[in-house]
Amino acid sequence: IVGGTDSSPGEWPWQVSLHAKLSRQRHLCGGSIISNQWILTAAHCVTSLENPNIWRIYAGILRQSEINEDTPFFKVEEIIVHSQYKYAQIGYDIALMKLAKPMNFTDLQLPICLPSKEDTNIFYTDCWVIGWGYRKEKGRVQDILQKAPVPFMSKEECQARYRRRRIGDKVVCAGYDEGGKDACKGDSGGPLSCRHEEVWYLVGITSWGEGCARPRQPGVYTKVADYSDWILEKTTT
Ligand SMILES: COC(=O)c1cc(NC(=O)c2cccc(O)c2C)c2cc(C(=N)N)ccc2c1
Repeated sequence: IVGGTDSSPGEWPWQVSLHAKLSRQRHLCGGSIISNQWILTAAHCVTSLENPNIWRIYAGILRQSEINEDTPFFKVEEIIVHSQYKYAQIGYDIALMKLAKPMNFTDLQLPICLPSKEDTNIFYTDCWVIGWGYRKEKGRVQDILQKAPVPFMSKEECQARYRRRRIGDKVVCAGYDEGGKDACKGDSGGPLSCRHEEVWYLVGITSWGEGCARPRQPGVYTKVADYSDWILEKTTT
């Protein structure tokens, strides 16, 4: 997160850290708890790493430094990548990870609500992007979970900012014309959480952006409300 501040313990209990253990283990992406057995993340986080056994999911943590060989994690039983995903800029940047065992909810690990597909035209006014990702383009993974408020942007305005690209229809954009606050590499897969009438909704999944926090280059997020049917189909055994 560029331009963010430290989160407090339990502030974002649906945020998880996805670690892959190749030669060594490291944080690769964020994700969101949407039920006791399912994590929603970005397809670009898991493509070319689709072997469930290399993944370790950490929930209920604030700092990456809390993680060591004794820290409990959730194993992944199944990874489901959207069949139409090619690469983030095109869209369909969404994937599900099924936990090998259902998690117990605690104050530090709880699900976030999914927007319903009728909610595709709510203009959210209280949205935050969170993650342990870079604080600048040539950055590195951060220790304390960062948060930044980002204003929702209309699709028309977003398309006007990304002239050379066609902004897909199943995305939302958020960011400041002057730049300065945004998600970045390592935040991918994490939630764009918006509070609406006292309830937090998973409105977006951090997907891509030209650089990070650049003026007039907003963050692009997979629009979760447009994937309600897909999520339901894949998570209903
Ligand atoms: C795997 O995720 C990404 O690559 C990756 C690359 C990005 N954009 C980049 O252009 C970038 C940023 C940092 C380093 C870097 O090499 C690049 C290409 C991203 C930009 C945003 C955002 N601005 N909301 C969010 C996630 C990103 C994930």
